[in-house]
Amino acid sequence: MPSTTPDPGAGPLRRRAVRWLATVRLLRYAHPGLIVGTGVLHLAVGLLPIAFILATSTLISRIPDAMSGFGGHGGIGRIGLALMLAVAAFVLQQLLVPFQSVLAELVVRQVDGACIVRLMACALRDLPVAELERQEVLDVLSDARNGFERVVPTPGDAAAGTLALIARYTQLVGAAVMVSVVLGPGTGVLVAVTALVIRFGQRGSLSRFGAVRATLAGPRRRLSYLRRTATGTGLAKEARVLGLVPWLRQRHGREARGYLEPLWATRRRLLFWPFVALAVFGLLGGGAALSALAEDGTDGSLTLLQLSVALQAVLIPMRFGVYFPESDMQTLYGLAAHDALTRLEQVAADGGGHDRQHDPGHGSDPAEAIRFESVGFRYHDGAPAVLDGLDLELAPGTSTAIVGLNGAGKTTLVKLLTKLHEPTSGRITAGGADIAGISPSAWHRRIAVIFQDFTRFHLTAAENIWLGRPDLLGDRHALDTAVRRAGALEIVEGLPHGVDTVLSAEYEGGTDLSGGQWQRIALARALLALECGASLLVLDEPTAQLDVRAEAAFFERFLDMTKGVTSVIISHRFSSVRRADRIVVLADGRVAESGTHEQLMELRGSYAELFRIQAERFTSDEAAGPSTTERLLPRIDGAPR
Ligand SMILES: Nc1ncnc2c1ncn2[C@@H]1O[C@H](COP(=O)(O)OP(=O)(O)OP(=O)(O)O)[C@@H](O)[C@H]1O
Repeated sequence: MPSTTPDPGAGPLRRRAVRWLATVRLLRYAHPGLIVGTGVLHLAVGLLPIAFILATSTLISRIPDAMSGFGGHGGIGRIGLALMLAVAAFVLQQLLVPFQSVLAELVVRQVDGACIVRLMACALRDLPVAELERQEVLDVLSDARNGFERVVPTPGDAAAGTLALIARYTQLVGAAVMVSVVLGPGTGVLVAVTALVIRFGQRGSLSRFGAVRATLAGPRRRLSYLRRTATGTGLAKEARVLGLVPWLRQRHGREARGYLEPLWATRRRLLFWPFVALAVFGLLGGGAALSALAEDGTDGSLTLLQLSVALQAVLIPMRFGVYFPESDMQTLYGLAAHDALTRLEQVAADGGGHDRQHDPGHGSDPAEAIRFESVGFRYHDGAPAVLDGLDLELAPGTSTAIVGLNGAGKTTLVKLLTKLHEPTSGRITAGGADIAGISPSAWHRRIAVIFQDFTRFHLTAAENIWLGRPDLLGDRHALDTAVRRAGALEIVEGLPHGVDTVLSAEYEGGTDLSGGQWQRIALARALLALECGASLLVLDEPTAQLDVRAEAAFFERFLDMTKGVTSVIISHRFSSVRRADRIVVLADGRVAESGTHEQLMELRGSYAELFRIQAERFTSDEAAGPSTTERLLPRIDGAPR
């Protein structure tokens, strides 16, 4: 997978420079005024300790004169002034800290806001669905997503942390200048170089630790999945009934060790000994500067002022031997999340070709005949072919039902038809034009689809329906029409706040719907899209959760109201599809039988046989009473539901 992280073969200086530049580039998402303001504030926070040193040193140097009465009132006054300056520098420094935090938070929000928009576009639009099924891509996506949950620092934190370094380096420069003035440029350079070497070493270890952490994306995702599962509500029922807690505890422990032990080992190896070596180096550099100070101090060549300034200034660079809490973790982890985001965007750019395809305008409408021409498809290299030389025509304005055994490839066919995947061989055409040349977004505008696992948004019923055509959000007329046409009026009228009820019991005033009720809402969502320009309706097992009578009524109604619309219906139940204009039986990756219900029954092939099995079961179950009918109804392959 391509990456924007620096080439591992590059030297440490180059790697550091690349990463530093990447962090600085994040600042383009923050308002320039905010960056300048934050920079000036950090500069002030960096200069104030210098001012404090100068003021306190002046104060100290004037004390002997004041004590001896030399200088009279003027001397006392100068002491008072120095004291005031020292206090002001100290107080101001403390006062500025909250402002530093506020401005840093604003930088974080602006940078993260922009990066989250990038991540959404990438995950929900630009990344081909096929990529989202690759383990490697899912690992990176998980890292990028976690990076914005603020459990670990975000890219915004990295940007703010970089700005915070201004204060540190301003102090270092100030300290080096003061030491140079008092003890000579050699000693000034010595303290500065010592601080920079320690800093460089510390950051190097931290970066190498970050690089090792990046290789553990897979274990990290598994651990985070287990944590979410074990602490969320999704597993609440099964965990109780099946008594899963001991298993979860054990599994969580194993996954946690699998992820954390390599990290701990790396931390010991990369952080401990280098830390000891750098501490020794710091002691030597600092010790040399202090001994120069002691020498000059004892031979009387330094005034009290100089002595005090130099002593305090020498101590500042020594603080570079510890991690900077306002910057180090932020830049390390925040940049890792941004690296993951950039890698995802690279995958999307390489694989999606989103922009390379065109919007055909009205030239290639799904209302024209859609043809699968010798279409072959496998999910990845080496996987068995799911479709193999499939030829199929969806005649405009007709309904086509696709049936077949479990795993025959019905849903896969829908994925190709909706351009979520591209055929491995052959092509799909609309009005004679290969849809491979049409951008997915243009194609999707013309399709209304209900997937088996359609999304149940924790939003109001109205919003759940409007999202079939987000540009119609707020259009009550379109909403009412879709609700009525989908036969969902009774459902929404029965909700506590009508269409404005949140469809989740997890929210106050919200309520959950049954599976069948949800399908009506999903149908209304699809019908809204149909109402507003889509011309191909795809229903992938839309009625699996309706009872038999409701399903029969649903399809009667559906076929009547979509007359003249090109539709594709996938269902396991024969009662659902028998009224379709054409029924297609999928087997071995291609069309095995095709025709109307009557034609297929006459053919006496697999359709006729499976229809008979189901009809027999249905008849005997009817005798057992309506409440058990649905439970016992076999699927098309004869397996119990
Ligand atoms: N994302 C995937 N990656 C790899 N293989 C997949 C993937 N999705 C489906 N398959 C495989 O492709 C084959 C066809 O699956 P598909 O879901 O299209 O069948 P289906 O006819 O819709 O089945 P069902 O009736 O059970 O829903 C199956 O063997 C399945 O294991």
